[in-house]
Amino acid sequence: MEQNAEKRSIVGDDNSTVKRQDTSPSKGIAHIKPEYIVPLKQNENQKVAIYDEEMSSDRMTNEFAGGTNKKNKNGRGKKRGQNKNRDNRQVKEQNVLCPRLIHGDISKCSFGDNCRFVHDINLYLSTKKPEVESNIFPSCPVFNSLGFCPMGFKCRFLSSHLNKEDNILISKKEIDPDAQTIWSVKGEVNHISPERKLDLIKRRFPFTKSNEILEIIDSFQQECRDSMKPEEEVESTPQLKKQDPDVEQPVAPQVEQRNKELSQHRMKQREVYLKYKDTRYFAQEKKPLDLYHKKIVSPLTTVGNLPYRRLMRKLGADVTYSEMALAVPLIQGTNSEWALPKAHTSEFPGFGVQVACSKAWQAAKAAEALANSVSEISEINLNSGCPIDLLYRQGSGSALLDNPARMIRCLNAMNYVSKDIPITVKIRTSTKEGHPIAEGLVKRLVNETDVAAITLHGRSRQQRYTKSADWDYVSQVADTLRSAEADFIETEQGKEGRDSKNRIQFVGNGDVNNFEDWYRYLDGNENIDSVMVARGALIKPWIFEEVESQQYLDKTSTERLDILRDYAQFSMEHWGTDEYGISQCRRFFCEFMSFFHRYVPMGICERYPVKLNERPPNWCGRDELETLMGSTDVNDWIKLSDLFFGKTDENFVFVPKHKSSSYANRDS
Ligand SMILES: Cc1cc2nc3c(=O)[nH]c(=O)nc-3n(C[C@H](O)[C@H](O)[C@H](O)COP(=O)(O)O)c2cc1C
Repeated sequence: MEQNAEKRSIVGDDNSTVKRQDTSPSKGIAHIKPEYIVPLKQNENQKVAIYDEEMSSDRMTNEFAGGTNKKNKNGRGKKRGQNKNRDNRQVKEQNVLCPRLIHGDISKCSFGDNCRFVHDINLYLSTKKPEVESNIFPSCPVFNSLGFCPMGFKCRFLSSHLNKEDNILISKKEIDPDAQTIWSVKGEVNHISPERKLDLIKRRFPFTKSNEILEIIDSFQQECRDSMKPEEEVESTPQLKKQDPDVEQPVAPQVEQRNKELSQHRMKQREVYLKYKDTRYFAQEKKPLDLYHKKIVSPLTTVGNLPYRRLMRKLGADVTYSEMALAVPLIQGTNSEWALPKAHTSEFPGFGVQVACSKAWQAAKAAEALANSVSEISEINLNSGCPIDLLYRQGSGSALLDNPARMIRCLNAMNYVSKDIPITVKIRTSTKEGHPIAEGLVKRLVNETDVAAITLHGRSRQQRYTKSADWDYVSQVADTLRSAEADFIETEQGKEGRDSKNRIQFVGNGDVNNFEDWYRYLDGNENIDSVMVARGALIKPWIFEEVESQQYLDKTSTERLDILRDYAQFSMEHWGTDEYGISQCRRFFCEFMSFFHRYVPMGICERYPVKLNERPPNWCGRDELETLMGSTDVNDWIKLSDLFFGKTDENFVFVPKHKSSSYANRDS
């Protein structure tokens, strides 16, 4: 009946055709004050939400899968995955200014007439896109905050730092704009040096520690395999076995030699096996990791970029994580992957780099490359929870939950090579719904690894976001961890390696969307050191302010616009204000909006808080801006982006990277 009513159209007061919607108070529906409920126009969709981390990243399809995109008849790559309609073409200028001339010094280009780029500044300026007309930033925001603009002539706010009479750039600071360290002026850390990156690309990076630990792990595994084989099988050659067993055979010299070699090999293996056991305790020499009651933002692919994390730091976060970086492209020195460990100075200490891998060699090499190339990392986190099919099929992410022995090898290998950087892990309850394995897994992690922290997302891989996180189970796992730890400390190994002050940090995750959730889960069990916030911090970035003040804060539309303004400012400082930078800023702004718009303002609600899986009826805000910021229409997000980055090109298309699944999936 209800469904029919929703489908039928009725005529509204203004004679427009409107759809009837269900606004009766019921479970799964956000309760909005009647004066803010507006009828849906025809063809307009009800606000749809519930996002999940499932997405198809082009980076993953191309690099992690080893470029498996099939080619079609025309030789063009057939795009796979959810985002195949995305237009990822880079913005190209009609005349490209020589990179050496961005700051105007013509003497810097050594290619002379052979240079394929434009050297005539006036020609370049005559075809350059017009200045950005931003309502919020009337002049170059980067120049205003840094005292110079790294984009020079290419800046789309050029007039604010150009002396028009003689075409000379203005700078308030004495900075060599071509210096490698320009990023440090921008307040960014963890840039790998070009030499190091080249070493990775050319495969001459010295993975000394990785090779050591991988050899040890190999021998250890061999030892385990051998100990399961019958002696005879190992020590006799296949030819001898074929002969009649009743006839005594003379021991051939080759066999004697082979047995001798085998026993020497065995002895060596035993040595390395003992060495492997020893590697565990290097963790005691690591930097201490303190997550106790810290305000933590989850690793968030795409949306958890540097400008967003900088914003969250400003808004009270203590700990932030990089987006998930894939081990293989890190080892290969891929630019896009090495962009991920970059951080803002405000993030350190308390910045973790997350890595996804499927095998110990990937884990070891990626961790060694990180530990030797970038310095401001508080922890390296192994992703063992990512549900994306592509990664799962390759044995990465949550696939490691199905293979704990492999996860342990990865963690121990990382621990051995990461110098003083502690190793941590993020897991889910299990891969299959209804078969939780985290409890058994943490026991093994206590006994067989030296991880400094474990984060548990209280959902299974199969479950994705369809049901609430199971906090009873998270709490149970925290208790199990503590008792396993207490038992371990009593053992011979434990006494040597760990003490009660140095406990493994345990962080719970899932559905922490407001300050009440935060305190409920944190105060509910003293074995939980902290909780991690993901979607809650995207939809309501001021969540930690609420945690601090222990009350809900009804932010006005202008206050929320200020948050977006900060984000836009940080984006332009990070990606730049040239044509390409602005398009990146706009794209990531829209990605952010795909979560930010889901905030239902407190002042229009009849009942608060609104749960993440509660569908609001179509609502309007207390002012026009609030309505605009709550719009589910991608075009409205673009309209908002225009306020900061000027009018967009008409052909700009935006498809959010993260899948939005319907309310039909929610747990009712
Ligand atoms: C857009 C998005 C991107 C995510 N990316 C990652 C990631 O890169 N690594 C990771 O471990 N988890 C990732 N997650 C999962 C979150 O870190 C978190 O575990 C999950 O969303 C549950 O927390 P929540 O209920 O507070 O959202 C992502 C989640 C979302 C919504």
